[in-house]
Amino acid sequence: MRKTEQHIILRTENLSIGYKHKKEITVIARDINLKLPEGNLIAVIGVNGSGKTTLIKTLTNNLQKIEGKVFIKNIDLDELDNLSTSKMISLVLTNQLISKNLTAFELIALGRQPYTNWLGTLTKEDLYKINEALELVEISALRDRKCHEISDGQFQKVLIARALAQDTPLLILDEPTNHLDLYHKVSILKLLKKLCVETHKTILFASHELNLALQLCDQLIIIKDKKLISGSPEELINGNELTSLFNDDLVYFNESSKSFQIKQ
Ligand SMILES: Nc1ncnc2c1ncn2[C@@H]1O[C@H](COP(=O)(O)OP(=O)(O)OP(=O)(O)O)[C@@H](O)[C@H]1O
Repeated sequence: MRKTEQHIILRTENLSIGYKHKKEITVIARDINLKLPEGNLIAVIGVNGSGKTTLIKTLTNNLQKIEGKVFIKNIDLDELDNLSTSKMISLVLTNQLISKNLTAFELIALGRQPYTNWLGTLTKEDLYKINEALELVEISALRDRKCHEISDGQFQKVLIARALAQDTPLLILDEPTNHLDLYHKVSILKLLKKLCVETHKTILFASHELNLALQLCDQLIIIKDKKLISGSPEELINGNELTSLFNDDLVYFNESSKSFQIKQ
């Protein structure tokens, strides 16, 4: 299918991201013109400190942009209040302080907050969405377990289920595979890919898992030297965009295996 305008879930126009302290402005990246199509799995990659978290915070309105525009489904993010934004974008932060004393079900139910009344009473629709999320992430068996009784990988799945219960067209995750072993990293990223295919949601995640992202993602966004470059893995490989990601004294991009390798 052609990626026409109506299938773009999020786009930015000449966006600059960074930090304002009093009158001092630190620009982390500028001239950002992104288009995130429906149903795509997209990784944001870049070396430590390049600006992945800054981008995620800006796109989710948790950090004020320096310049430019962000549109969600063609609506200017500046025109959306917090409640409307939370019906459009769900955010999963790995290091967020969340009470692990909650059961998996209770934590996932928090994803329904934009829809419930102030008492948090769950309607039939809320219960349906929570159970659907448990099933999609394949953690129905963990439903009544306390979050402090489950593994890091299982907890990550609970956080993803909470984001699914929030019922938004766009999910954004900051380093969802942190602290997981290789098998569980692959398991989480394959789960994200499955969710894109089965639910047509767009999922954007920041990651250091370059070799996995190259194998699984529809698009990569590279942050380098205050600029963003995006494209499919093939487009970026063919355009030689990956070869200069790191200083080449330790790691290099091997064109034939299409992966990063240690320099011997
Ligand atoms: N609150 C802040 N005020 C000023 N500068 C900040 C602030 N938070 C982060 N920075 C700076 O912004 C830059 C980008 O940081 P960011 O956390 O977005 O990078 P990152 O790519 O997510 O890094 P990592 O891979 O290490 O998580 C860094 O130079 C960082 O020091």
